[in-house]
Amino acid sequence: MPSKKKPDSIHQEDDEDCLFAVEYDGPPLPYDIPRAVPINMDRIPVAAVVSPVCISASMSFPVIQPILSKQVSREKMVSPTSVIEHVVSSDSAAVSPTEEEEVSGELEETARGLAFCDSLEKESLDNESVLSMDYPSSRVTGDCVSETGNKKQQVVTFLGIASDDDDQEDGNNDCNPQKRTRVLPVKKQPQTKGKKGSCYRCFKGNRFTEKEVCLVCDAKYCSSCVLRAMGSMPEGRKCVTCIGCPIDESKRGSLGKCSRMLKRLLNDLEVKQIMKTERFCEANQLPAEYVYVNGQPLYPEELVALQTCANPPKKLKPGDYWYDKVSGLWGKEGEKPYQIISPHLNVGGPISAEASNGNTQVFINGREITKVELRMLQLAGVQCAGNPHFWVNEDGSYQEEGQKNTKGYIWGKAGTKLLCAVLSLPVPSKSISNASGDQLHSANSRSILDHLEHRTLQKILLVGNSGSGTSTIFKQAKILYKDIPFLEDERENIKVIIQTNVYGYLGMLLEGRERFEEEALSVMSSPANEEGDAKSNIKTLYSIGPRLKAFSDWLLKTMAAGNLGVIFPAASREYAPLVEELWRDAAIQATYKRRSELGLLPSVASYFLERAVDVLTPDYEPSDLDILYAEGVTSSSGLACLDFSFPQTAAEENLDPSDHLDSLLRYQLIRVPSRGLGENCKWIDMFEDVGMVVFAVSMSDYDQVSEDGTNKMLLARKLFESIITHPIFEHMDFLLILNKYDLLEEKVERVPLTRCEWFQDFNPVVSRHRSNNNNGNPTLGQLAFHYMAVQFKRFYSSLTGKKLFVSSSKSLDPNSVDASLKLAMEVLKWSEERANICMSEYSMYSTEPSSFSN
Ligand SMILES: Nc1nc2c(ncn2[C@@H]2O[C@H](COP(=O)(O)OP(=O)(O)OP(=O)(O)O)[C@@H](O)[C@H]2O)c(=O)[nH]1
Ligand SMILES: [Mg+2]
Repeated sequence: MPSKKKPDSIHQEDDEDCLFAVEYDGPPLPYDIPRAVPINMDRIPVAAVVSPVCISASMSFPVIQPILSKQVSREKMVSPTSVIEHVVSSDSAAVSPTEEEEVSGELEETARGLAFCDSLEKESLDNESVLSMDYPSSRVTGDCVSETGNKKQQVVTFLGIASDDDDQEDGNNDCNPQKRTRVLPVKKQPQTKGKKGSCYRCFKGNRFTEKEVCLVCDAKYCSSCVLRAMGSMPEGRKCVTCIGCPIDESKRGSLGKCSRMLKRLLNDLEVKQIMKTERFCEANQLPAEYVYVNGQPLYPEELVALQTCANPPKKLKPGDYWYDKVSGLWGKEGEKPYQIISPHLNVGGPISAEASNGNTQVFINGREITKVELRMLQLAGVQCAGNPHFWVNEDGSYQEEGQKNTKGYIWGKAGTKLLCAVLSLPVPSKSISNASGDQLHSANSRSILDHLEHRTLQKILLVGNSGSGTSTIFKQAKILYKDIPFLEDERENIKVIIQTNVYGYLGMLLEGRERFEEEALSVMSSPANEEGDAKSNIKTLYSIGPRLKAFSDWLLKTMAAGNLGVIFPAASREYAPLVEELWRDAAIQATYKRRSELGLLPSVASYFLERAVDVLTPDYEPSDLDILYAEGVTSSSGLACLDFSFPQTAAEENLDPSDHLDSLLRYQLIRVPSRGLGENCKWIDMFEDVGMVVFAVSMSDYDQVSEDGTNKMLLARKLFESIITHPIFEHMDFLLILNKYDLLEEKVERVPLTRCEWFQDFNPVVSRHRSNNNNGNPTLGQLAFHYMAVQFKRFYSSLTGKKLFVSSSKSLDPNSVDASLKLAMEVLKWSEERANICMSEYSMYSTEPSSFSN
């Protein structure tokens, strides 16, 4: 794994203050600063940035110029291609390169953490309670209750429950007739240990020295000692004295993944052999008794059955799992399902109603389902009123308790699978349907799949109020990162949407024209005119000729009757010339000039109206740019999901794949408009497993009001507040995208930022040369952007105590979106490393006495 560093473009000063990087795009400056100028915004209050020349009397801040010249250094430049602003949290800064290196060989499993449960003695429930699930007797598999009594009893208390993601709370193993005892994997301690960071054998080196780690006791050896300390490695990377001992479970994920050091020291064949034996030797296999299924520890043969079935659980580790044997749904105890494995395996005890800790009063095969599953069922059209109990088979067919008829197939619709992907719910894998054939999958291919499917997928939630630009950012990401961003039939649908939109835009203009004409007439008309019949002959700037007027009247009437969809776009070709003629007409152009008074007319209207004749022809094929600009392209729910990787750069193409893992990392961008989150964001916890949240705000909204008269910037702040303070995002990093920078720049020259009450103290003292930007001073747009960023940053910090990453964006510009999403990637990587370090230091297998409850 390449050594990690903080996001390239995130800068850190010694005092760990936050820095902003401001793109400077103007002419040469009188002093020597790079084009991208880092500015410490915590140190430099807005007013200081606002005016290098003159500062508002009420704010006695230092002027920017001395600070700039002191702080600017070329190493701290960000890419000048975009205006990126970011804030570095001081706790994050604690991640030193040394610590990063220490954990660089550690695995994601370690990173995600194996945590302690202090009290794991689980209350047992009567077996009757399991049977009381109204499970149809024909469906009760033989492994259910009768088997329970035969289960072996453990003699040692098992404290640690390995979890991929988090600490697991104490749960109830309801099926167990007696209190269970658990086996505790005890971590072996290294025999020797030198000073911190040094090699455990020669005691030389420091935290920066590259080292190989023993999978059992965590002893670390430098390249001169590793071969002596580990010998011929008959069980892989273990000290000679650790051979035969079970591995530290937190390192299971690294089995078979060779380090760069070994690759250097050994030849290919040796490396291959060692990695193979490391993966498959007996001592390194997962002990069956560490895995609990439906409250019961597994026998070795059960574990084998589980691991060798057609569709085995991914990343199986010590811990508690629940398993619905009928549908194959599988999850960690107390959590929603995360996989559908092969059904009907005779492993573990009977499932408990509380297995996944659901509280919906809706049941699937005897298990009370979780809120997110209920939401999925509702969106998939499954009738869930009246607290039904469903029986669901492995193919997704379902029926209600007491009824014979299959009511439908849960995963039948394509949309449901997408929905499940977005909600991180499993869907049946293809191998379930052809399970009969290949029962045995090699552990090898599975581990590769695990690696690809889990290790590298990071979810990014993109959310924002209506009009903030989330769908534009989403489409831009599709265009940037997908070889075929839009399929043929998608394009065909989008074409119809665009053509209909064009008439919609024209309709808005025509309505506006009528209104403006009326107003002009009423101003112009004198009492004398009113008396006569001359009023109709008066021409105003907004008047159009009779032919166009007739078309206009007809079009508006058709639209008012809701018939637009019926007539267009079939009749487009016929009307295209009239549309164009209208658009070019002086009256419509005059109306367009007053578009800010037309409320709903979007800024992209002119892009399509300019090309009305092309766009309205039947053989029009929308370009990617057209699709980017088109409104209404995303689904009606607004929920959309995109899996992507950042393309390799030219430099990376010549490197060894292990050296450019970034382009192998997979991301999932989930776009949810605010309406998709429901009232008071009640559905937000469906996104609990995302890695970070990107929140988009339209900067040009500062003077806009919603239908109920509330300022749209305040509405954005309200949504932002609900999301950042939501408990599921407590430890999550946030990236704020301040979008529509281009519109802000233009608007702020006309409309004061103070139009929004939250921005009352924006009081820039404008330099004489500011507007033509020829003396290196920031533009008013830049100042406004910085001011808003600081407002959001302070707001965020006051509510969460954390620091916010901020990026400005013009989402119609691909480079800008690319830069923002790359910043998101860096933040994700960085927070993952932070977790790695925490976890390696506070592993569940730590021998700290306080970590044990008994
Ligand atoms: N000029 C400019 N227009 C933008 C920018 N980002 C988005 N827009 C336009 O703003 C409008 C709204 O953007 P969307 O991406 O649809 O916003 P949204 O968040 O999806 O909002 P809804 O569609 O209402 O859910 C569209 O017409 C976009 O083309 C930008 O950076 N600059
Ligand atoms: Mg949209």
